[in-house]
Amino acid sequence: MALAGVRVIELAGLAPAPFCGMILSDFGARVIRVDRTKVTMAMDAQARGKQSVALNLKSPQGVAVLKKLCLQSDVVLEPFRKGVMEKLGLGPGELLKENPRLIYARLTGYGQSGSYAKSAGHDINYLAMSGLLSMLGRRSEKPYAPLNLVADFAGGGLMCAFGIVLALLERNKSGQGQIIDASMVEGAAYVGSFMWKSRSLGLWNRPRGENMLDSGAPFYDTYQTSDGKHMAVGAIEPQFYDQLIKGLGLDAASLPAQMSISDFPELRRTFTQVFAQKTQAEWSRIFDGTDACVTPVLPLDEAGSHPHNRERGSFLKDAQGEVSPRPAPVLSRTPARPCLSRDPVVGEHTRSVLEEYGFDPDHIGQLLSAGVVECNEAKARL
Ligand SMILES: C[C@H](CCC[C@@H](C)[C@H]1CC[C@H]2[C@@H]3[C@H](O)C[C@@H]4C[C@H](O)CC[C@]4(C)[C@H]3C[C@H](O)[C@]12C)C(=O)SCCNC(=O)CCNC(=O)[C@H](O)C(C)(C)COP(=O)(O)OP(=O)(O)OC[C@H]1O[C@@H](n2cnc3c(N)ncnc32)[C@H](O)[C@@H]1OP(=O)(O)O
Repeated sequence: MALAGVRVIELAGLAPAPFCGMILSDFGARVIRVDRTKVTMAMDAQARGKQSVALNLKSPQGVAVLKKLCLQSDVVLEPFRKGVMEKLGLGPGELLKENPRLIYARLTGYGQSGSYAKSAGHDINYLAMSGLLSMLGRRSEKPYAPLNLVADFAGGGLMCAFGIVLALLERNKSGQGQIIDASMVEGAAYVGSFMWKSRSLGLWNRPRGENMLDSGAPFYDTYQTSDGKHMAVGAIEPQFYDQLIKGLGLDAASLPAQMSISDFPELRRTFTQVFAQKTQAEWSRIFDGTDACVTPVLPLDEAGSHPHNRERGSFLKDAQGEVSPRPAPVLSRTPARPCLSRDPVVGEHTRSVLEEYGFDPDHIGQLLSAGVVECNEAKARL
């Protein structure tokens, strides 16, 4: 796998850093998640392929353990508020001095500088600060966040993984590590570069929800079907729009022009009425195999069984029968080989990882009895 041999220490966080760690793990990195001690269960729903070490970083001995882990690793990924790692004595100054090849990835909302750097926040705040949230929402409605996809995952976890891979690539030339300041505000904004750079094309001149790609245009929207499901329509280009009209059984000559903005309400009413006359399956049969750019809106538990996704194996089932997306993209020679066994129990790998990193059994015993680490191999076997 592409990242085989790369060792990553991921400090347990909420959502973006776990996603970053899972991407690295899917593509072959060895990812050790450092959990807190005395927690009943992991909050990491993206733990595929990771190992867990339970370590109390509030104790100087715990800090020393983490330093030793980082000394023999390629990447450390930290998801805390600015200053938390420095307060623990684990800032980049300390860790890079000991291991100059270390890539120190800091995944935060607001970045390591600026007046908001130390403020708490979540996806919706970062998305708001990126400028993009102002564009998301339906006509005459308030802005709404599309789940926590854009800042946490696209602009956060994924962008940070990209930064780590870039730094690994660069290290091959320089032999040196570096610090990655991954701000979710900036990551989200960067993902949205098209929105800034396409303004001169007039794509976003109208209020929110009234532009071509924000559900303003009737040919770029969703429609309810007779069984209460939905179809997605993305028929932008005239040749594809013609096929939409044909599939809907409408007469193009009796309709307003596709791009006539003043006629959008009428066109939308027509499409709404027509889509409501057949079930989702019936519309899918009509549009499958055409270039009308019309597809069913699939719920998560149907996406994997759609013939196209099934043929490509786009979703996988793990040992517990849970279905989730397979890693993307697909590399021809070194594709990801995601781990299918169950997620780690907190502290399940503490002993084995510490032994591997050179801690002798007496030292591990002493750390255990001092409550600096927790070993939960037994719990994992239950
Ligand atoms: C929208 C998303 C967030 C969605 C998350 C939800 C999925 C989950 C949120 C609540 C969860 C539920 C809840 O916890 C209750 C149940 C618990 C149960 O176990 C599971 C079920 C639950 C129902 C559970 C279910 C779900 O998991 C939830 C619903 C986001 O936007 S995520 C993005 C957030 N932003 C960032 O990540 C940006 C960077 N980070 C930050 O800005 C801050 O970390 C943040 C997120 C604002 C949190 O601030 P906080 O004050 O809490 O932490 P920090 O200032 O960063 O400091 C961390 C302190 O922890 C110490 N520490 C860390 N590791 C260790 C260790 N191993 N040992 C000891 N101590 C440790 C560290 O030293 C810091 O201590 P100090 O404060 O003293 O400096």
